[in-house]
Amino acid sequence: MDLKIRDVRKEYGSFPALNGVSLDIRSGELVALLGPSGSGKTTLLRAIAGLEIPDSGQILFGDEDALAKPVQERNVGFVFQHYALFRHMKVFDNIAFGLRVRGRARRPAEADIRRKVLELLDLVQLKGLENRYPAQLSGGQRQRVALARALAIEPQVLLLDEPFGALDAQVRKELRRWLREIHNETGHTTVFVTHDQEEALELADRVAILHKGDLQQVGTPDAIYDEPATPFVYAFIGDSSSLPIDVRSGEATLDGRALPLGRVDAPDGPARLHVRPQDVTFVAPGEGVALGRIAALRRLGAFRRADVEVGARRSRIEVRLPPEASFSEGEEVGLAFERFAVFPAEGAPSVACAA
Ligand SMILES: Nc1ncnc2c1ncn2[C@@H]1O[C@H](COP(=O)(O)OP(=O)(O)OP(=O)(O)O)[C@@H](O)[C@H]1O
Repeated sequence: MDLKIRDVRKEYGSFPALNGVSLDIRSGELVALLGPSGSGKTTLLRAIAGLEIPDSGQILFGDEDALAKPVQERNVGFVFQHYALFRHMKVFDNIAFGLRVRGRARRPAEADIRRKVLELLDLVQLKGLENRYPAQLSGGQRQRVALARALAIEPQVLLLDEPFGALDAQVRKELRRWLREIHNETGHTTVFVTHDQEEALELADRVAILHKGDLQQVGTPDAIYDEPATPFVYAFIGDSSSLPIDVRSGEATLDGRALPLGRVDAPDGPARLHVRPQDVTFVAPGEGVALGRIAALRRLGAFRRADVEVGARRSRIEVRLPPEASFSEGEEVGLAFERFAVFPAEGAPSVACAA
């Protein structure tokens, strides 16, 4: 089931939680909505589910106007972070619930419900636990039951709101791999909310990044990481540093001195150059793009991290070095950038460039 979200707006009082968000999700795709707290992820998910009515815009399931349908008719499966299973019901009955409460015309026979529930228990790897109560399960097992319950109704769309948010890091990692496998097997169109970028990049076919109610970028994990479209995405995904520069007629300057970056396709005025630690290399002082001084050097497991001060404002550029690199604090170095991006200091993005 294709999902089309067109210019969806939602305000709470005069606070814009969604600022005209448009997003097309293809049938069978797993899309992560990623953003910091308060960016509008849950509001968008709830609007898709029908739990929130947008002020304007369209949501289409296939070619059907989902906004014209109440929640019960949208046929979505929903899993929340704290999905309270029915505590007085055994696992089996929890999973069967959505099928049993259907109107008589659409309710499967009890034998078919049983077959379906056992099949799902197998899928979520909880075979044999059907007679337990939720209190007799671990947090991870409970979320698996919640997922089985959401899948039981054969939803057109599966919506997951931080489903593993309350679990510890190790269980969380295992469950997200498992969820990806289940998705490959079942192929449901799935929208997944998370504020954990590692989770989004590992799980999703495409990642949609929200910030203050705006959709900043939608793309594959590779595109999001390698070609961030806005300064926010650059800073939010992965590690990066930025350097305040000026641009005049396509030429970048730092403290009034030209930077040998080639032509920078950014408007005249103050700008920022963004670069990732692994895209910076040390060259001899006087060579490369800029001169810096190593302010701090730390060993971080598999690599060494150097913080290099650059320019009159002593902006810090983070650099990743192999552990055997022999530099010392206080040393002067030249910096070369393999890949970087320049955005105007305020407002809209201009262009990403690669050296
Ligand atoms: N019912 C509501 N009434 C008023 N403001 C709300 C309501 N629901 C959400 N908001 C506000 O809308 C903005 C977006 O909230 P939303 O829950 O969608 O963000 P989120 O990205 O899911 O955040 P989190 O990761 O913290 O769950 C927030 O600033 C929030 O305070």
